[in-house]
Amino acid sequence: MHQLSVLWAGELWAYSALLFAIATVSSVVVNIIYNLNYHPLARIPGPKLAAVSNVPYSYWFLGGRQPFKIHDLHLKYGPIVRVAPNEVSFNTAASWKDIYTNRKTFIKSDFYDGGSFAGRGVHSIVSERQPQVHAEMRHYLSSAFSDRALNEQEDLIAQSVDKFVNLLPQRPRDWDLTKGYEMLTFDIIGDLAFGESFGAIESPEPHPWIAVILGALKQGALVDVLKRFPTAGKIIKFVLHYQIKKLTAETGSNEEMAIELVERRITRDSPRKDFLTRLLEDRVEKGVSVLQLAAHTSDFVIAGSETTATALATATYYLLRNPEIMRKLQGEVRSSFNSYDEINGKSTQRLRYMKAVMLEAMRIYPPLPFATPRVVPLGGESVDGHFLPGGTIVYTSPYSASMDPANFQDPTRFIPERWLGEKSGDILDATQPFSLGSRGCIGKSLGLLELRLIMAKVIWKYDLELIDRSIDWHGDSQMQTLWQKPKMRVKVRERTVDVK
Ligand code: HEM
Repeated sequence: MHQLSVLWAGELWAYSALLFAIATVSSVVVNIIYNLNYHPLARIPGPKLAAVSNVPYSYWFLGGRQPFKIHDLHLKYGPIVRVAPNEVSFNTAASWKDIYTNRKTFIKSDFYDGGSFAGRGVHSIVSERQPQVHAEMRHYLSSAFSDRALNEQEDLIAQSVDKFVNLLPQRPRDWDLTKGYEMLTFDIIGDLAFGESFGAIESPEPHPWIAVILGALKQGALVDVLKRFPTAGKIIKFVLHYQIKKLTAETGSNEEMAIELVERRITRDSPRKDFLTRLLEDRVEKGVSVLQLAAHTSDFVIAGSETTATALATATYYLLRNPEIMRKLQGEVRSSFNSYDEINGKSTQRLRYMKAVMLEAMRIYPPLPFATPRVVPLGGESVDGHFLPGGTIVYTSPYSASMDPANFQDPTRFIPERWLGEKSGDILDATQPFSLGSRGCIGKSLGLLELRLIMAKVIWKYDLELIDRSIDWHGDSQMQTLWQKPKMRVKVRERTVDVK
């Protein structure tokens, strides 16, 4: 009798396991058949595996080469590609307009929920997803980015730029200009956002906050992937418990530092003209807490330093690889001023070729390479003539839009002249480095001012030479939300020839 019941229990287990296996396999098979044939996105071209599973997308994202992979897919499948079961990538000028400036709002996806300060229940202008709340934030913060504010801030910016320019010839041979630009733009934004410099330009080592910021962005990529696999995500979170705790602690100390800096700036009655000069004027009246202000200023540092540095590094790399273009730019800069002191925000506005160089640098290597995800509104909407159901995650892939031969002739060649109307056949609107619409870059004018000032001052004073000519700017890059760019060592000499 006892033996019989053991046998019975054993069989029950075997039957249960079999049933469980059959149910799992059936649900996977049904899911695959549904995703490939009946899902509302089934007619959109793309790899079959990506249509049925988030594994390929996660692999591309964590692998660091996602923009290049998505671009390959666009070249193969065309301007619209299903890159994950519920996710569609576009690479056309029309898609920029439809997704980011549509009359019906495509809100930011939950990718943005994991931003810094989220653990404290506060969103910043970058991470706030609700249009109405965001619009109020943007309205309040816009006074810090107005033309008037920018004019006032220029002196502070120029101080950091001059320090950077004067130190350039003294840098050791192994010094990395890519990182150098990051230190400079980091100091500029730190100065404007918190009223005191991080001192990164003078420091021989990268400022620890930069490492934390980059770590947080990697964490963002990981969080995005974990969200795609809720069950496996829980197990991975458990296994990587210590690493995740360490990253969270670093982000937390970053947040503490931002709060402390904002508090210090509030108590100091400073004559310096920075972002907070305008924002503190009506902070109390508008009911903006210190925590909220710290969330904004901390995200200004993330959004405003690395992107601007990337544009500078890319422009420098391509100028050094293209001596003819460098000579043309030197000609423009060195014939436009009588002295270094004449170089300022206003006087650099007339440098047409410089502007074209910067636009071309941001086309060939968009400073924000991550395709910023939006949600198609309830009821569905059309993007570039394709109707998509509500809830679909959608974006324009910046790298692919910039590098598709359907948008730009000779897309891999650095040709500033395309921005001067000297090259027809390009669809210039297909590249949007600052994005568009109500969530487009609030710091665009500031970013452009920095690019003009820094480039003009460096080119006015020095001749640069690339030490390591084997760098492949795209091939040696990784992407973890922002670019991890190649190291760029340069020889810096006081300028020898005047090019008129
Ligand atoms: C070359 C330089 C820059 C580039 C290429 C750039 C690019 C961008 C892009 C593509 C976005 C949209 C992001 C999204 O949709 O998730 C954005 C947003 C933003 N940028 Fe920039 N940016 C630059 C410089 C700056 C600077 C100097 C600041 C100064 C603080 C700044 C602050 C911001 C902020 C706060 C947002 C969020 C705006 C909102 O959602 O209302 N950016 N930027």
